Amino acid sequence: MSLTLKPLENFHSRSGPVLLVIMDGIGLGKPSEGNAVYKAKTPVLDELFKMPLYTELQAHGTAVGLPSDDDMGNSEVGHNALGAGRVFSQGAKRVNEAIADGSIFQTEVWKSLVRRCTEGKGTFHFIGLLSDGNVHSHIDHLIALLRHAAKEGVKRARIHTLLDGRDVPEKSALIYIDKLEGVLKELKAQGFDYRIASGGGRMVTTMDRYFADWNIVKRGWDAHVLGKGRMFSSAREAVETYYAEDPKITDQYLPSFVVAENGKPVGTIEDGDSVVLFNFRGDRAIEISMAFEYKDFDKFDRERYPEVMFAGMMQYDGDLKLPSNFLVQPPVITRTVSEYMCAAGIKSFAISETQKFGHVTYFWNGNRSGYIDEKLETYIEIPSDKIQFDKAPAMKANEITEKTIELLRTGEYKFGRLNFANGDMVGHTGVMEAAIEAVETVDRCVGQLLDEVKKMNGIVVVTADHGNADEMFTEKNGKREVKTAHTLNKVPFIIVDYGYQNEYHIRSLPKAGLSNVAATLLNLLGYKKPEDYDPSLIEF
Ligand SMILES: O=C(O)[C@@H](CO)OP(=O)(O)O
Ligand SMILES: [Mn+2]
Ligand SMILES: [Mn+2]
Repeated sequence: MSLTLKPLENFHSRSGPVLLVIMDGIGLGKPSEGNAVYKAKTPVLDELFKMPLYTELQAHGTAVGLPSDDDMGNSEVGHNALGAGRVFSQGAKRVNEAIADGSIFQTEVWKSLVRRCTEGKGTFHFIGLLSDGNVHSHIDHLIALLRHAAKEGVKRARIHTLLDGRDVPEKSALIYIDKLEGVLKELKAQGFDYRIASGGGRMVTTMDRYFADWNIVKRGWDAHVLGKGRMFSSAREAVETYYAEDPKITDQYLPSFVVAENGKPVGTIEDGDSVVLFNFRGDRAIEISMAFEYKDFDKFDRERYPEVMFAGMMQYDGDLKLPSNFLVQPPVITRTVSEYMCAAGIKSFAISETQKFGHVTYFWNGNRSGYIDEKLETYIEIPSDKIQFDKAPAMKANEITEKTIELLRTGEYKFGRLNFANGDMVGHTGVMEAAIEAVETVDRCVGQLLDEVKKMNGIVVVTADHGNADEMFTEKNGKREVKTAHTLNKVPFIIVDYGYQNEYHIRSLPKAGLSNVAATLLNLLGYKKPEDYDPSLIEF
């Protein structure tokens, strides 16, 4: 299909730019004590929510390509839908299907991984996030792989469990560990030697993203591969000990651990082994994949680089082709809105801080990390602090705002997109006061951007990729339970058009969602939507 855009007949875009503001994790929850978006003082958003060009979008479940409407939204599926203008079946769903129909076990990659452990002497290792959050992984996928490996005669397997507490309740690790241990016990009774060998909280072990902090990956490498870390007799003992030593600690921050017997780690990764990273989502899987895949690697000292076959649940980066071996084909996201914009010669920028930088570039562009056209695009990353963000809820929102204003003032760009991380990253800490401050910061920054674009006679589009700060705790039988995860709530969508003369209005779509935004942006830039894009949110 061609990438040529047709101009809209009766609409001329404004003389100023179109700026898309993605307020990560700022959804529309019920007005309640646990809703930081509601509790925050947000004069700017309050005005926006009353504007005529306002609507609400689905940002979770089937509307963004997830298996069911019980699945909360997340940044990957949200930004994929925003940037591609269509909904693709996402990793969670594709892996379910590949396991259900058995096709995953027919792949050459799976067969080779198994062969090394049946015909060869290898151990089969599984690394990944141990929960049913369904954002990065699902424990049921791991269990299916383990059972199948056993069925195919793999005698020895080791599991390296990253503990969640971010997509699931904040201290729920033992539920998943016990569930997994139950399966391992069953397999043991059948003569299989399958054990948990190492692990750690996901925010401090292995799952860094966008090169924010390689120490996190090193900690994982040390525990999973080298067997270096604090030793315990079981994963359960590790978690219980860490809980007892610091009653405030939550799963995502639990230090790394190694399971050992007689002072010796039970499952280091050695020459001849097979390794599967069972996370399906890419951002937090890329760095550890690099450590396994790249012969030349200088991000930290690996000490030992075992000869293993490494495979991802999916290929995590379509530009880097990383990793080269994977079990399930990722969604093939083609003809993203940026490709159309580049083909039309539209100059654009994308900006965020490290924690969300890849969201507006890599996820937005269909999980490709490179530029589409470097001559037309500018990508700006403001370095994020390396701290827990409840300690600094403003994060880099002010710096992003300042830099965006500078980019706008050059007059060079017809389109810009940015992500404010605050509502999400602070929302994930579960700290209410901090989340309120986060939302208030975003509100102020949106206000500054509106003032600027107004002077330029442009258009600002404000939305979010999914909820988070809109539900900081739930109440059950009068008891508050902290909620660090994303929500199932809708997100706001507002067009602030400083040249508006009633040329268009919001179209009423029965199930408007994030995938309707790309066509809308193209309309606002003066173009018709590509035929197979989901409908625009406005009609003329
Ligand atoms: O931090 C992350 O990895 C996810 C939650 O698991 O959040 P987001 O989808 O907003 O990036
Ligand atoms: Mn997000
Ligand atoms: Mn998040």
